[in-house]
Amino acid sequence: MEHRVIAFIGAGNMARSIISGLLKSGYPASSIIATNRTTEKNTLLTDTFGIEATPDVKTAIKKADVVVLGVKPQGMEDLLSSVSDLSFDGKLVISIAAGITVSRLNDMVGQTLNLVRTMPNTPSLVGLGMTGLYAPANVSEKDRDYAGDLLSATGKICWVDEESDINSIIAAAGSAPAYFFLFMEAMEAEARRMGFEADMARTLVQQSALGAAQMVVANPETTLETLRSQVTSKGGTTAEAIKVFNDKQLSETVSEAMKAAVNRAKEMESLF
Ligand SMILES: NC(=O)C1=CN([C@@H]2O[C@H](COP(=O)(O)OP(=O)(O)OC[C@H]3O[C@@H](n4cnc5c(N)ncnc54)[C@H](OP(=O)(O)O)[C@@H]3O)[C@@H](O)[C@H]2O)C=CC1
Ligand SMILES: O=C(O)[C@@H]1CCC=N1
Repeated sequence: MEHRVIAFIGAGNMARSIISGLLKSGYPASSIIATNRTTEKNTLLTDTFGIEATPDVKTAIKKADVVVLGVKPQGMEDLLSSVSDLSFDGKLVISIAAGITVSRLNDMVGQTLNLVRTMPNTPSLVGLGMTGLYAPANVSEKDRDYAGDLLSATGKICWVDEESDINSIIAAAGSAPAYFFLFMEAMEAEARRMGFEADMARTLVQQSALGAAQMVVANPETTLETLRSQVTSKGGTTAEAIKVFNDKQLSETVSEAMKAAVNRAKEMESLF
């Protein structure tokens, strides 16, 4: 893929995960610039990744072919209004922010940007990210391809035709690592209560989660239901555990949680 110069404007949890994934995939450190206002964060990025990291947002944007908007949604307007005097002509802009539409981003910066809206997730850090992408009609095929290649370097991608589908990507992938972490936290806590030392409780849970995920990936023709039934012996232990989940309406809870994420994304569209 092309190695355009990328400036990550706001390089916190999510942007750092993408940067790590890109570097692991062979993207050159010399083609990546990161910005944060906090000196310690910038120093850490340079020390960890060997990339340029600076508080000077305007210079970073000027140097870049690609500008990734990586600040929190509530900080986006301040950021974009502070750089509205710069020309973004010829640059590709990639937003990773939840709940801010393309038209709102254009309004904030006072220009019609060449903008791809994306929704990544933090497993990009280890090359196992899942990113949704949406590009409005004004984005060229070449820039769409570049954006797709860039995020593919950090994991898998999924293009959507409707911008509103980015909110569904948030529910199904962007926020999703946190759901699995929550589930694992609960299991780890119970394993501790059962008497396992902290290290062993974590190992029991993480190895089971990793093994289950790897089995899903290794058996694309097998439904999740079948994989589950293969663990669930009739009259056995798993059946009793699954019965508790079903009695407590796990599926309905998951459905409600995912809808709540979508609703919050929609709400954010009118807030920021
Ligand atoms: N975390 C996640 O799992 C995901 C997050 N996202 C999206 O990614 C974006 C960032 O989230 P996340 O990484 O969690 O947030 P973080 O707070 O970790 O990162 C944001 C970074 O932006 C920096 N920043 C804020 N304002 C400015 C500014 N004006 N100039 C330069 N740097 C600035 C902050 O550092 P400092 O204050 O030092 O400037 C901070 O390091 C959000 O819009 C979120 O919706 C999308 C998918 C998943
Ligand atoms: O919680 C959030 O709003 C962001 C978007 C998806 C994951 N984190």
